Amino acid sequence: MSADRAAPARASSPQAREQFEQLLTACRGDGALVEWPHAGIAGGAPCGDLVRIAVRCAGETVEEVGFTASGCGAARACAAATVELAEGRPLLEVAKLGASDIAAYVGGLSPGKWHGAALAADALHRALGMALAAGAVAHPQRSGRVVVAFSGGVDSTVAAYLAAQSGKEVVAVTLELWADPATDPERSCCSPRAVLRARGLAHTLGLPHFTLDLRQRFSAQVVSPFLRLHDAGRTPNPCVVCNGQVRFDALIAATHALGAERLLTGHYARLADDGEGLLLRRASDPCKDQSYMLARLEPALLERLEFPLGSLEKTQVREIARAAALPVAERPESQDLCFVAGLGTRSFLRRHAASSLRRGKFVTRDGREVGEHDGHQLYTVGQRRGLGVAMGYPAYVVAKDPQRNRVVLGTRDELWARRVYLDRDLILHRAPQRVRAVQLRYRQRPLPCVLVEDEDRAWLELAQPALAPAPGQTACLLDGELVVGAATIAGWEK
Ligand SMILES: Nc1ncnc2c1ncn2[C@@H]1O[C@H](COP(=O)(O)OP(=O)(O)OP(=O)(O)O)[C@@H](O)[C@H]1O
Repeated sequence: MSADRAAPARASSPQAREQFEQLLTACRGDGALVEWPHAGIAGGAPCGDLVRIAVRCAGETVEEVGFTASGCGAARACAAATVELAEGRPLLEVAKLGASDIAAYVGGLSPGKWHGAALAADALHRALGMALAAGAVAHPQRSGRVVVAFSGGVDSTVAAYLAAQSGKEVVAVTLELWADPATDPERSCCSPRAVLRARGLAHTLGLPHFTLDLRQRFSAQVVSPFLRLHDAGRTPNPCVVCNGQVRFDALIAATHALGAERLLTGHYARLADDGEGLLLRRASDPCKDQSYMLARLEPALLERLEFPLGSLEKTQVREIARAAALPVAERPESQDLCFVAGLGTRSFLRRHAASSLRRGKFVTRDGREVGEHDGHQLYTVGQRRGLGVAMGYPAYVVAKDPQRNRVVLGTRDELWARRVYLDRDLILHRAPQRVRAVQLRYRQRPLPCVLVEDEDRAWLELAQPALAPAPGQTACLLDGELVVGAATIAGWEK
């Protein structure tokens, strides 16, 4: 199989033209499975060509494939070719098919017609992803088969490479979570463009690839709460929620359906058994540690997970990628939340929550008005930059009052917390006495603490003060390097 990104073949020979014409006239599968639910659609208004490919899977096989296609002849011929290439074949072989395979089958395509093959491949892969997500695929468990959560960045690519090098049979799965034209497609790991890039890369590496379209779930369970929590004056951690409630559930279900033993990701985290069972453990590289982002994973899931990069440093990961000539070796790090990539949180809120942003007052603790802002949602506790208010001293956001749309400014000294209150969403995987430290923000050093609970609430007594814990952020509860629980920060006092 060749990659989607290979140079377009040219239709030149008489044989190629004959193959193309035959596909156009014979068209096995044309109009078949019209009502079938696992149908992917690609193309549409912007290009005028529309390809719909439907699949009926049974067990490990793509039993039947149907299509409808409108627009240019190439789109139709490529859709028909997809039926010929996929029908009756093992699902994991079909998952390796790319546009170049389809283009080759029709006898080659000129660059202007390559589009038809790309649409057919995309529609096919959307259909396969739907069948997988709907539970229409069932492989018996195969020893040595693993699924890699494949964003197409350097980390997940190296995770896949290491697994393949150690003799594992690797299946790549990419999640499509968000489609907003304003998001930078180069920097987002989960946009439609990122999915195409990841699929092309997986095929280049010879891996079967599946796309799970979780856009609706992501919007309902991650983005909507993200906006609501900002309205409520909080600074949420959508990645923690996404990992805990969306990503890993879907990926583990796919792992099971594809007959894989384990799900591997490129997260920098480790697993450890403390005698009571598996827990997450911080990565050996403290600068890259991502256990905080995984703090809400159910311990029961951990048995099916592996983090091949947990004991490596990022520089080592890049070295491995370079030595293996992986085409992503120099790909830059993703910095932002995936759905605000290239926009930043403030612009994202301006774009998606404009109606709830209203002008309001900056005030001091004693209620003195010192300036105006564009909406309390755009500020976070501990923020210093971008306030646009001259106070005569370095001013920080020390609190927010969402009801009155006020942002309270003060000095850095006012931001030191000794007691951090937790929401009722506290989860503990071990006895409360095992909570010995807390990480209050991603990329922040853990601080020693004890967990205290009474009938009404729970809080952390910190052994040393923390600067600006933001309500809404996750408190990742630690015993040494082990994650023993998590909660959302409700508030704090000195
Ligand atoms: N859209 C996605 N589909 C599938 N898996 C994903 C996706 N986004 C992230 N992941 C998985 O989560 C891991 C950590 O994601 P994170 O957003 O931190 O990206 P990253 O550190 O830039 O990793 P990478 O270099 O692999 O993109 C990735 O290595 C990958 O295994």
